Amino acid sequence: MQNDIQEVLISEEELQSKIKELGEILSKEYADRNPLVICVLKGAFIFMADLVKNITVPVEMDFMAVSSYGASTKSSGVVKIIKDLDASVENRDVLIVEDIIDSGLTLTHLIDLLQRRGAKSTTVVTLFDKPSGRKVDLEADYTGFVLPDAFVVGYGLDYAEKYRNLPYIGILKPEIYTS
Ligand SMILES: O=P(O)(O)OC[C@H]1O[C@H](OP(=O)(O)OP(=O)(O)O)[C@H](O)[C@@H]1O
Ligand code: HPA
Ligand SMILES: [Mg+2]
Repeated sequence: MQNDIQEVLISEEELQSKIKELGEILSKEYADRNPLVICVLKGAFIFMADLVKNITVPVEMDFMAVSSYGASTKSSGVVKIIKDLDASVENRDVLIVEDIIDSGLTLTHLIDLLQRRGAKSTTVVTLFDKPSGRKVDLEADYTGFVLPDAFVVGYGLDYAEKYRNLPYIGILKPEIYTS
């Protein structure tokens, strides 16, 4: 698995220290509210787990699975809901936890859906942002790292369902997805 990585972009230590910072900021933002924290599966599962351990105020959690990449490095543009939320978002302050914003299509679709379902507020925290990939105008409220224009894997992010369990963020060797 490590042999398929061209370069480590962000180390495990850098990730953990940034997530601690984000947790502190969000603990202040939600000091007197009780947000519903939504994890966008699968990619965000590791970030979600580490982030909520750094949030010191009471939160509720729910999980939703969406997919638009499949076994490709380009968004299909079709955001498929694979698992819906268990809880109602009506009148709730929702915090959406994403691993990466690339084209922006996944989050645009999700925010629109949650607003139509009556969420009181929708706030987005993403660990990574790749502005070069954007196809729609969308910005997160809180961002961990801005990434260059390369397909990255690790820390929840996959290529064809692999590499999610790397504890760091790396750039995949191009021959892995062109071969
Ligand atoms: O801004 P976008 O271009 O929409 O890309 C970002 C989305 O793509 C990835 O999910 P993917 O569809 O690969 O599903 P996964 O999380 O199960 O890997 C990632 O986890 C984000 O949810
Ligand atoms: O760079 C990426 N890597 C993995 N999954 C992704 N989904 C959108 N962009 C990426
Ligand atoms: Mg994926």
